[in-house]
Amino acid sequence: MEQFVIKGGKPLYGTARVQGAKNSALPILAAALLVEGVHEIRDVPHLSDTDVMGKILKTLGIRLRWDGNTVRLETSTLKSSRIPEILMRQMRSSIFLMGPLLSRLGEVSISRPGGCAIGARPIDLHLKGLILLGADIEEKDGWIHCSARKLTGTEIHLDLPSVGATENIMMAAVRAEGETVIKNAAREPEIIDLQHFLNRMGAEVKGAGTDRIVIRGVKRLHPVSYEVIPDRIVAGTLAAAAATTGGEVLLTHVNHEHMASTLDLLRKAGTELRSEGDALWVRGKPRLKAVGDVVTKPYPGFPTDMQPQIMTLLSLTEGKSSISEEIFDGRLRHVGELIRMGADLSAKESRVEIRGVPCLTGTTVEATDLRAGAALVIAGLAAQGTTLVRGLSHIDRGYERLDQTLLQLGGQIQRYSGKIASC
Ligand SMILES: CC(=O)N[C@H]1[C@@H](OP(=O)(O)OP(=O)(O)OC[C@H]2O[C@@H](n3ccc(=O)[nH]c3=O)[C@H](O)[C@@H]2O)O[C@H](CO)[C@@H](O)[C@@H]1O
Ligand SMILES: C=C(OP(=O)(O)O)C(=O)O
Repeated sequence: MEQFVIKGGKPLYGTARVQGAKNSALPILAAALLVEGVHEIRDVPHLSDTDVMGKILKTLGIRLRWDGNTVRLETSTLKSSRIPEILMRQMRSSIFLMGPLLSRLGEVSISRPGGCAIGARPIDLHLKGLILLGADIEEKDGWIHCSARKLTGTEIHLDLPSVGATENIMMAAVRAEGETVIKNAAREPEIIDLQHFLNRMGAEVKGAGTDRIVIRGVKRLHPVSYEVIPDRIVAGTLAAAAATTGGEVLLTHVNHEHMASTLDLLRKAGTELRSEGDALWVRGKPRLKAVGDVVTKPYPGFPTDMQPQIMTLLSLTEGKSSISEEIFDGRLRHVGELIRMGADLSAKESRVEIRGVPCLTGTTVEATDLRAGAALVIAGLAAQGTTLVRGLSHIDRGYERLDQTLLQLGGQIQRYSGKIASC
């Protein structure tokens, strides 16, 4: 079992480049299946999730090769529409293969996707969208079989602005006959990135970034070379780490427009921020201040994927804040671990009251999901003494060599495999 050993109390200083966005790379790798030929997707982060996506694509017959952060895919060799259960279970994003496979082969068989334990994550909106486009869905023996002779454009209203359902429907609809309108669509930047990718392939998609996306079905698509956008959550995590430790870092390869709500919050807490081009300069303070109430919302609201990291930051501020998690019903498992480090938090249902304390103390903690892991790493960097963070498999789903990036910024963090005595 691997773990991070972090010696805390040292502010982060230096420069780091932010990786490409996991949440763009995953649907885009799946969308490449829509058409035969050789695609080149650039700035794909090396993560366990992108690795699993690569494995699934290979199992389906795709030839795929990594060259640094570029993935080259030859999709003409696609031969299967059945995603092995063992891979399906390894990440939530395996669901993105539904739309493209249905469009290309007229059928797809999946089991329910896995992913981090952050609450119930149904796929009803994905299925509803595909059914409205003309798919038949049968669920039997743990498998979901989805087939369609023909997909036909239609109007689809999402009860919730689900990011994944919006993307799956977009991918299924690009070659449907006629026009598809997605109403109450999610508006995240990664959806705009997917629209750009699809349109570069010859699709006719517009409206991404608003709650109404219109997809005019086209007959032909062609393979492309494409670079994914920077990861706004990784940028936010590093900015939060710099601010919480009272350090000063310059992040490059950042789209600060995608991070407005996170940057507003950091600023409100007293962090100094400056952005120029794709660079973001962040300077913390020995003690930041409380911010009042934070509520996670769909984009452009404050992102749930930054909630745990900001909880660590707020735990060390002067004064009281609160966080309400409104997207996922089980994304507060880091609360108990932060309390173990000395944070003064009380959780009731989806709301956490935070009374800032002057310091946290290192101990052994368990990352129970990806962003909870990031929050505990930040806590470890800021804490007095040594913190042991376990459960690195979650962190590796979304952060490319997080320990190396933090080392580069002067963080005292080491990855160990094997047994280490608890702190
Ligand atoms: C790979 C990727 O892009 N992952 C992101 C994506 O996940 P994901 O696409 O899974 O998140 P959704 O936007 O779909 O989920 C939002 C809410 O809708 C609910 N829901 C979703 C689908 C459905 O069919 N039925 C349903 O009820 C979910 O349980 C959740 O409560 O958006 C989340 C919300 O910003 C982020 O935390 C994830 O990092
Ligand atoms: C919840 C997340 O991702 P996923 O949807 O891939 O589980 C995340 O990135 O924080």
